[in-house]
Amino acid sequence: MNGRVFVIGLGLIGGSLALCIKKAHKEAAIIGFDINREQARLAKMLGVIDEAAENIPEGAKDADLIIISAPVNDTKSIIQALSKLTLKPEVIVTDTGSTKGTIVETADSLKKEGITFIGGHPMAGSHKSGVSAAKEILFENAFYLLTPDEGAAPSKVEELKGWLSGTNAKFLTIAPQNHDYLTGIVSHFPHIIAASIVRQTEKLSATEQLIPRLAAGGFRDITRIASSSPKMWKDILLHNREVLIDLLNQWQKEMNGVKELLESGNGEEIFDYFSQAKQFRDGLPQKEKGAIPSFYDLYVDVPDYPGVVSEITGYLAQEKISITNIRILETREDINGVLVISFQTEEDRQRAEKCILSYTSFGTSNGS
Ligand SMILES: NC(=O)c1ccc[n+]([C@@H]2O[C@H](COP(=O)([O-])OP(=O)(O)OC[C@H]3O[C@@H](n4cnc5c(N)ncnc54)[C@H](O)[C@@H]3O)[C@@H](O)[C@H]2O)c1
Ligand SMILES: O=C(O)C(=O)C[C@]1(C(=O)O)C=C[C@@H](O)C=C1
Repeated sequence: MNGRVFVIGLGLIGGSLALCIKKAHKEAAIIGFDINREQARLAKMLGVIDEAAENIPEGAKDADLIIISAPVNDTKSIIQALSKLTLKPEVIVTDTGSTKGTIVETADSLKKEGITFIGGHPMAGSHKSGVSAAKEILFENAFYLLTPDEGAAPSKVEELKGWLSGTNAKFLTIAPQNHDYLTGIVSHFPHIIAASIVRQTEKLSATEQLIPRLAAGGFRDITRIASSSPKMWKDILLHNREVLIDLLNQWQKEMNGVKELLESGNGEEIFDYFSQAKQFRDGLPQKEKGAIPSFYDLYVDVPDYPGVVSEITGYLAQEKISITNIRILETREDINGVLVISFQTEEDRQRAEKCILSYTSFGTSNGS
């Protein structure tokens, strides 16, 4: 497709969508705007956008597609600002916000001006923010939820899917209220729980300094998402308050049930509790990237000598294998170091494992 795409909010999601659109529609011009000028500068420097607009009116006036990818409360104000501008009559405005009820309601102001708004939400992401974390493969196989209102022309929905075809996501149309209920359960609520576990641990660490050092794989797995953007999550919680209050009430009952299991000391019931959870969790479609965000991590047990990290990255560089992240787990520092190296794809992870095993005698695993 050819035309001008204007991305407002050049962070993880806006940046990733811009990359997907450029990949699928080479002729299209991608214009970007971010309230944080540094993000816009970085987006241009990284080739995520073709041009940076000075402000929203400048980028919006000739756009054929406008994607708003800012935190959900900012999305609301951006929609209100857009509805006061003269836009191309055939433009499609969409967003990527994690909530839909309030946003779709706000977009009535665009509808009144005859402008098509189709709410959107790619169900894949990361705890990382900003354009430097953007990647073209982020949405592959993930669900991409769309919330067109009943009056939206089906041809416009198809046109939007065409623009977004480079995401390789699976589009699913859903009503805004249903969207907020479902994502409240599988996304918003788990973020509250992750943050609460971290906060409880932080409090307990005040009197037991070993706690942070002992927090190993299990703690890290269940709390990864607590490292997400506080601003983004503040907005999401405020937009989905009712659903989340209801889920918290249910959770309190659930936790009281667990407490009773412990008080009664009934091993069989405790076993059943974990067994049922395992069955449901194991049945989730894990292999589909996006259904559960995939991080292609390779764990390497390394002896503790200076230069070991550069030695390993040197071998990977020789084989032209790109890494996206590298960190040392401190938990086992007294024995061996554990180096966690992240890759863009499973194929890269496997190539890296083969490479390290061929050059060294270090142990490797996928961390599970
Ligand atoms: N992070 C995820 O996992 C994820 C996944 C799917 C959808 N979402 C949703 O997508 C949206 C973007 O999330 P993200 O992860 O890319 O966040 P991000 O923090 O990486 O990027 C958001 C960007 O929006 C910019 N911004 C804020 N207000 C703005 C304004 N008024 N005008 C222009 N730019 C503005 C910020 O400066 C920032 O660069 C959010 O609504 C979020 O709920 C996030
Ligand atoms: O992988 C993560 O870090 C995410 O939290 C991604 C996640 C999610 O909850 O699954 C977060 C918010 C979005 O609206 C969609 C996806």
